[in-house]
Amino acid sequence: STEEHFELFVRTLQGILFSNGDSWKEMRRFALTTLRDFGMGKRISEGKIIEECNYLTEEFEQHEGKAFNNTRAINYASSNIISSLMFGKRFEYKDPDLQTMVERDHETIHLTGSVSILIYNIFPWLGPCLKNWRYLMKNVEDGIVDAKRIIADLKETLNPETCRCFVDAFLTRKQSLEESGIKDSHYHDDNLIYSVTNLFAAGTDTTGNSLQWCLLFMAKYPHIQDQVQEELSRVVGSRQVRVEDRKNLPYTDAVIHESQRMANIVPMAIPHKTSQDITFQGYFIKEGTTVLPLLTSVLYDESEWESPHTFNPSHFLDGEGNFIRRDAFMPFSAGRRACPGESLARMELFLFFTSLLQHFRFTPPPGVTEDELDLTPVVGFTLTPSPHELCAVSRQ
Ligand code: HEM
Repeated sequence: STEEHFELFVRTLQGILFSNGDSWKEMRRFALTTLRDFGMGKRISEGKIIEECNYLTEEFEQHEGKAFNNTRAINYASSNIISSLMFGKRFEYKDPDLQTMVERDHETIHLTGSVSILIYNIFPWLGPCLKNWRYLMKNVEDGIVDAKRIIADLKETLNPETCRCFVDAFLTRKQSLEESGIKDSHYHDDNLIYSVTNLFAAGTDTTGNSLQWCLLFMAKYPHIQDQVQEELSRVVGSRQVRVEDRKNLPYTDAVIHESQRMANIVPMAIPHKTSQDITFQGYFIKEGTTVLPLLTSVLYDESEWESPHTFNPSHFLDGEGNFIRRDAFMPFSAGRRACPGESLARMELFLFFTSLLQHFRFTPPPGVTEDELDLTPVVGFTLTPSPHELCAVSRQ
């Protein structure tokens, strides 16, 4: 019913992504410290990502150089990294639970950017009459059922002495607060469920999607792919790339940055609200006004980038070929609500991309030219490459 859906909608304002105030602050801080404790951005997650690179490479090899759509495999791989931090385990790519969760989030992100949901945002009372809105609500409900099931399994084997993952850490904190008589803390079931579903959704499709763009750009611009592979062979050879190699791989690093800049996968970030009255560029904006920080405006800024609309790794290289940081590179946004998963996402992109390029040459399917590879994104809450196939031709 409409009331049930309204209640569900209000509950989605828990967690991190769509929450505000003290609860958001506490959940964001807890997520950042806990994910770091479990290795986000450190050696331990490097090991997990490298292990996952091997599974992903095996999966690609099964296509024996024939054209295939790599969306699923890539999303399963990135989902497994966040899963191991959240739930302490990875899933087989054939596991129906993994497949359902990843497909559902993918669909949700797509639906959120659909015309009917944009209409719903203006006229919320229309919601129940819109097919996409009903799908979206069903997806949210189903996601909660799955998260609850995984959490319940972990609860059964919870041992506060040996914390395995984010969920364990949350449950342990909740338990100890309750034992000391604090019953109204932010550590309640809804915040657990929505933090878990937020991190899972925010950490899977975004990273997978960015990696897909990187590979599509490589197939489209083979001379750039040549240079990445030449640098990898020269600097690393055939051994496994490690995070510490990044400083010796400036061209490869520049290509990953340029892919993220061009792909611009979260073009409008997430809607924000002004926390006080402010005058910005001559406009007075009242406290509490919804503002959209357009990341497109900075990632494609004509006064910042030499050729904003062209794929050009030199944007991140100086005259000697050294990597240079650019202030206008902001795919993770900026400020207090900037992406808390940035360090993990950057590590994943670097290790997945380099491992895949060591193993494979990415080309368009037979009969399709590089020029014909379409870079038009599918519009959703994030910008995904249009459905396409590539060949991953083994280099061995
Ligand atoms: C290439 C991959 C990624 C990109 C491009 C990306 C980008 C973004 C952007 C633009 C925002 C909005 C910031 C704002 O509102 O100003 C965001 C928020 C967020 N991201 Fe990411 N992200 C990525 C990966 C991840 C990963 C791996 C995680 C999980 C560990 C994650 C978790 C989150 C969360 C929880 C938020 C909400 C933060 C808040 O509201 O306080 N993201 N991300």
